[in-house]
Amino acid sequence: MTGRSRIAKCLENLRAAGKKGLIAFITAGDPGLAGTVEIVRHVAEAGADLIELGIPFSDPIADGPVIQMASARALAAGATLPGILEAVREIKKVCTKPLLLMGYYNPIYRFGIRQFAAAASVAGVDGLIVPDLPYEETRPLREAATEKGMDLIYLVAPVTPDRRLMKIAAEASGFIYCISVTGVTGARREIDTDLAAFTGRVRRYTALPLALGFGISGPEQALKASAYCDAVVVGSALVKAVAECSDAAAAGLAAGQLVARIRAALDSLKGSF
Ligand SMILES: O=P(O)(O)OC[C@@H](O)[C@@H](O)c1c[nH]c2ccccc12
Repeated sequence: MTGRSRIAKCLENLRAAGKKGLIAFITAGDPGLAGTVEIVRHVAEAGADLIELGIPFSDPIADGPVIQMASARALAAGATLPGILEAVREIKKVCTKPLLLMGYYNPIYRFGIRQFAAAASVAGVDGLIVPDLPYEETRPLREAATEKGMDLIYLVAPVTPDRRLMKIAAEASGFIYCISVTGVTGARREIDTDLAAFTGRVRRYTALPLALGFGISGPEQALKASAYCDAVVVGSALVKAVAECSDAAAAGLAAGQLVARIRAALDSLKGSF
């Protein structure tokens, strides 16, 4: 990659402004791909700094029931990888925020790694998260992504040993995604991981921004988590808000409202760290 990625620049600008980032996850294709474009527009306008779009998959092993069900609905509604890339193009017309695609490896591998990286970057994707791709297997995709100016975002968990953290940190770009709990995506009443110790351990190996995600569902949890990271990720709570609405217009408003509440909580900290 020549120079810093759009994702890195976005997070650096936030840091310089004394602000915490908000990454909003939405499952692509639920309810329908046109609906996704509408929802992402609202979420971006409401104050999300980065958009993470999930590619629905039949075996979403890292996902809890809310995103599993959204994936199943999206597949039933006909979402495909080419269709999602088309939706990304549409999103890019109405939203200037950096965009990440989260997807399991199988559909990407079948599409062809180089073909996928090329098609994703042409569509306007800035980074990829592939949760079932172990670090040892990331090289072909990382190289293909990097060549196209995209970051491959690595995930680390509280149980990731130091020697593995060190290797991951050496390859990572954009930011490192710190999984706040050992388990799947989804709302939790409490995050009982020692986040200070966990993120402190990750920071020993990297100067990249850290994002914390899994289990953050509202303003209070986001505010608490933000003390230990540069950006928080909110997924299942938004996907649930979308699922509870009867159409995409209502879903856009509901998701936007939740993002606005979380944004306000994060901004209440501005400059105080
Ligand atoms: O849903 P949560 O608990 O808010 O967690 C974020 C998450 O949804 C999003 O980043 C994500 C959705 N599916 C994933 C799979 C792996 C890693 C991350 C993800």
